[in-house]
Amino acid sequence: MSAYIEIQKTLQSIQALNHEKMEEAREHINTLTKPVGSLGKIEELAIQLSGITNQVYPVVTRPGIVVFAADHGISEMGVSAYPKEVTAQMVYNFLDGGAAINVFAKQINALLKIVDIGVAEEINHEQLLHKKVKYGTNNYLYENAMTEAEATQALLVGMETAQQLLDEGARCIIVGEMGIGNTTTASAIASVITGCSVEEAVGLGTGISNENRKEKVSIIAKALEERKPIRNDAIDILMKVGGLEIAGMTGAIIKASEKRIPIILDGFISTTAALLAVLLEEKVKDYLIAGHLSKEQGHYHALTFLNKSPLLDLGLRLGEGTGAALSFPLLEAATNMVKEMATFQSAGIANERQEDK
Ligand SMILES: O=C(O)c1ccc[n+]([C@@H]2O[C@H](COP(=O)([O-])O)[C@@H](O)[C@H]2O)c1
Ligand SMILES: Cc1cc2nc[nH]c2cc1C
Repeated sequence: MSAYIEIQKTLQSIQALNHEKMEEAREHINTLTKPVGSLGKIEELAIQLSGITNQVYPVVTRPGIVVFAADHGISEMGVSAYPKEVTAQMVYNFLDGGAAINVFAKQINALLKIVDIGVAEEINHEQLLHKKVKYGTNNYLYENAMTEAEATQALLVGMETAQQLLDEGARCIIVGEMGIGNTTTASAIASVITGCSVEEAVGLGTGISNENRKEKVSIIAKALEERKPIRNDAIDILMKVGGLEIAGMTGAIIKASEKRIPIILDGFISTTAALLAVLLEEKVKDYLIAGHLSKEQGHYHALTFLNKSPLLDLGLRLGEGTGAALSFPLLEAATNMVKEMATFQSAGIANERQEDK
């Protein structure tokens, strides 16, 4: 089957949330020993998880984390505080267990996969998933980032990796990334899809100066003028100004949606992958959970476009899936609430409000 047809088949299989199960879950939650609605967003989360998984008592363990790594041709324009070699160096760090995501993954007993989907150099390591589509994207200031075939191949790699995590028992997917220069790419994508200005979409990434940020804004504005990506065409956007790790995350998101598995978004870059996934199929939106709000200012615009409110706001701007991993215990708490709390009846507590008497 061609990559394109396989992607279309997956998109067509994505279903709406199960509203009956959501209603059942809501009714059950209202019988638990607490004032109605008093666990706020945790209750909403539990209801969403019921709609996603078709279960009144949803299961989200184990979590599966996938970190897609890739390089960006645009990084040669000096848009990052770090050199592009750091992408490959950090991949070795992930594989050796020394990165923040390794620490947080261990804490939540997650399955963790590191995927080379487009790093500019060869990486040799037993634990690495070798799925390189291309040795980094082209510099989209001068030419398209990738071909249409490369964009669809990267989506397929993402779908396959998510499926692998599900086969190994993951019941929740966390999408993470590593790629020097990728906040520039994410800003271009966010601006095209949400319609926010480039100025609003651009932040300091790994920590550039305010002066370099202005340069970053003008490079993106020029690139968008040159490439003219089509606003509602995800493949066109990926091909013209996209990134391979972003396409990988988009693929993982659509596969998890098809399989009725909740997806926790991480920071700005993973949320732009979600924007692309929602362009491909609007129903994907219902399967997404915003783990946290990144410091990168475009993230706010991307989340607003998706109508998602983040679980955490910790001033993070690391990526790798770290913010999503930190928020996972809240999903677990929501499922445990439904499963383990006593009801008014079972605890013999009067379930009658004074006001209603
Ligand atoms: O997740 C975020 O919101 C986030 C915000 C700023 C930076 N990052 C990470 O930093 C890298 C991109 O930053 P930059 O400055 O090279 O574009 C990339 O590896 C991302 O994982 C991630
Ligand atoms: C050291 C380092 C670690 C990262 N992890 C994700 N993006 C990163 C960027 C840098 C520079």
